[in-house]
Amino acid sequence: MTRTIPRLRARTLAVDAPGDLLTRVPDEVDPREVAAWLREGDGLVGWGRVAEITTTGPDRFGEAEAWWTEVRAAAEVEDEVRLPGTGLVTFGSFTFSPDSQDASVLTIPRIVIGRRDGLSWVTQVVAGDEPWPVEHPAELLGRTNADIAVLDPLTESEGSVGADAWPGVVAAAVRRIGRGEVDKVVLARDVRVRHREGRAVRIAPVLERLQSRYAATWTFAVAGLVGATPEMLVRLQGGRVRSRVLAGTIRRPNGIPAHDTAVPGAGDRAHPMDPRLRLVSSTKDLDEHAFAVRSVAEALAPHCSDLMVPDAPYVLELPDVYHLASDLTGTMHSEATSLRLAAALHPSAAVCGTPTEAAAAVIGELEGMDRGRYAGPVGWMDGSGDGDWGIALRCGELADDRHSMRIFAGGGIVAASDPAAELAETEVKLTAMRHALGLADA
Ligand SMILES: C=C(O[C@@H]1C=C(C(=O)O)C=C[C@H]1O)C(=O)O
Repeated sequence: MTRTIPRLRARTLAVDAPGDLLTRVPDEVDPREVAAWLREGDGLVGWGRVAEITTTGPDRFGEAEAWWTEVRAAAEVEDEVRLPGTGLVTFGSFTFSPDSQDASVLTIPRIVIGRRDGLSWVTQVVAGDEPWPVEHPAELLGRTNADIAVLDPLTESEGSVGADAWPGVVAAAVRRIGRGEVDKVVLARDVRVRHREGRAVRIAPVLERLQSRYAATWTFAVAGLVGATPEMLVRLQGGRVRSRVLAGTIRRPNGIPAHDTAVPGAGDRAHPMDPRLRLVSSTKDLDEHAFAVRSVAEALAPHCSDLMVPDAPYVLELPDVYHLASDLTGTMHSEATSLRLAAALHPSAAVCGTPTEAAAAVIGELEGMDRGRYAGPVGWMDGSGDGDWGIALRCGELADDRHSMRIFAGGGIVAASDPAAELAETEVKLTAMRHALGLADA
């Protein structure tokens, strides 16, 4: 297919501390045109859409990458800051399955405000001879969204497979594991949410709540997909590669004070009933984790020298759950962009299963829904190919109508999985979005 390649001009200027980036997003922008990638207040927030490509099918990553290669080659870029994320930047989100009815997308916002290591900037992007959206970036930073703390009135209803039916789906997966069809399969469910008055759901307030509660995650929005993921599929920056693999989950009970950072195994500070201790000594969770780490290590190995794979996971603490986590690092020796690496890593065993193809087939047969962009790579990339790609978890996808949304959660099923416990795990994982949307107190 031939695609027109826009001739873009991008200009990045340094600015003074811009405050909370999310409060700069005007309420009147189309919520599907808000883009964000934030961690502890740093990162990128953009809006408007100057260019975009949507792709589908098995070559959805390759087609998007080819488009970006041409767009960045044709672009005229002025960049006085020169950091990862300055100059021309694209945000992307890809479907989990090549068979999804939904489109994958790479989108380029007109305005991006960024902050990193104490430096801040504004990038404006226009097509052809269009004028710059603002004469001076200070015009953008003077505006504050007064309604950032006001949530839209939303209501929730059952998704494709109701909560009551979920244990039966999990039990069917356990039987298939017992028959030796797969070792592990990740199954997910959705819940529907909609605006009570049929109006568009505003994205910035949702991001604001996610960011303030889930500091250890990457808060994102790309073309209506919004969430806070704890899982980094791949980060490529200056030739260094990183990946954070999660698999193995236990509910975090109320009552363990946040300041208690006792690590299981760290002597007598860890109580024997501490769920973290149960997690690091659970063969079921350790097996599930090992599958996921192996799948990422195998996909990264061809691109990296000195790939470091930890021998044992640590416990990542989120407000609602603990996860087994492993951070892999390596040095790139191939020319691949961060998106190419994300495509090679997707789908990891953390969101699909093992063996990959058999697990994907079981998902297609048992899940009863199209995952859309849930559990697919989501992130951003700059003109050098550096970027961050997380796995779209703890998220919701805003429909084209802008007022309804599906929120998602899943979990890894292995031979020892208990169907009722798996339902409970999805409920705990849904807390992140329910809380951010004002549907749960948490
Ligand atoms: C599938 C999800 O999470 C994934 C599954 C996990 C598990 O089964 O323990 C843990 C983290 C994620 O890799 C989700 O949040 O929807």
